[in-house]
Amino acid sequence: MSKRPISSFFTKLPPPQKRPRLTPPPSQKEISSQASSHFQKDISSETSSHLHKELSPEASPQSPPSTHPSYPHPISSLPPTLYTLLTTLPPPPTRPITKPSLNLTFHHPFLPSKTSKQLYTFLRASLPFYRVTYSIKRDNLSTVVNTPRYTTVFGVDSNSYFHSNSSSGSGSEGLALLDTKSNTPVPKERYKACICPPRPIPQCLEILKSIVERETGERYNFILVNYYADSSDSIAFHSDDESFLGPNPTIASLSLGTTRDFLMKHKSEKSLTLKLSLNNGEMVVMKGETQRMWMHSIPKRANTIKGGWTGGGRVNITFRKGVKTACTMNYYRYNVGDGGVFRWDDGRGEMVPFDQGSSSTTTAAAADDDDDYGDSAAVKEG
Ligand SMILES: O=C(O)CCC(=O)C(=O)O
Ligand SMILES: [Fe+2]
Repeated sequence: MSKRPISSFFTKLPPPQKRPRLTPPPSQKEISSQASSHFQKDISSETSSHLHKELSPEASPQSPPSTHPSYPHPISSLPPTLYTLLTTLPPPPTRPITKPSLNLTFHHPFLPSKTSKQLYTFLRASLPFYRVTYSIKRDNLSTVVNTPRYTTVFGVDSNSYFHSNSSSGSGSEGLALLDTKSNTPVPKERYKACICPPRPIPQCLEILKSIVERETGERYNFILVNYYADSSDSIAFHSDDESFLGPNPTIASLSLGTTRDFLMKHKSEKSLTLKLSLNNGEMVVMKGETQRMWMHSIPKRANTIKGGWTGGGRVNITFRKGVKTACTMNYYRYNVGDGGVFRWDDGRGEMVPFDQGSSSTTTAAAADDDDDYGDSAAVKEG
């Protein structure tokens, strides 16, 4: 498989030997200000030249961690080796899957195994994760649902964007949330109902987003990350068809770590089903009427996989574009929630509460560990 320089993602570049000496990997501040412009106007050429300059595949020093008042802790930037691997990708094999009303592309793999392995280990260790609980009302009875996986989310809907405010010093502390139309600070009321302030996408995920955007020809403003700790973690049958994603949304979904089954079923035609085995580094891209007509899930597995380099876990990263403020409320509610933060503990080989003083392990008496999905106000169940 031939190596694909990052330049091929963005614009045609002169041959590598003629390329100017590089700059370090982009900091979160640089990327966020660039990303913010996506939602003001179509600046693909501007974006290309920016990334051109910044996403150079040569060796470079470690960028400082991404920090922001909305983060529970600083988030490491990509280590130079991983940055280099991600910026010299081979072209991904692509397999369209044809079924009625299904628009699905399967990249197997999207990232080479060494790159995926490093990215899995890095993201699991670097991101803040949550084990969200929430209440639903059924037959006038309030039930508490425990989300059966770890989750986290970054981004904001297209009414707002993060912009680097050079007057507030260096680093991402200076990222301000601006209104897309007026380019002035977002009124406080806009996200008042949000469980936490919207979070800018950290450098490590922003680089990944640029690569996925180029490959899929779409723009995204949200990154949702799932961590399935073991075979009993899952996501129930659902479709990502909320109106806050607009009609016919594109969802790109990258798998890292342990192989898990991805099941799909048509909403009305029971005989139409699909089962894909999602391996380390593979990506499915769902487009068009797929969300309207089909549902998908990652079921629990009967057999437990432990040990090995994955420790039995799986990281899933989905890239989406939210067009309404309701999207921001919903995604933070169901992927951050109001419990405590978890972080990977390498010594123990598991997620542990980041702040021991937090209420992260509190679960309600009526705990229901069954299938659930919190992507919409009305919870869908499998
Ligand atoms: O883990 C996966 O592959 C699917 C995740 C998913 O469907 C979602 O987050 O909406
Ligand atoms: Fe989904």
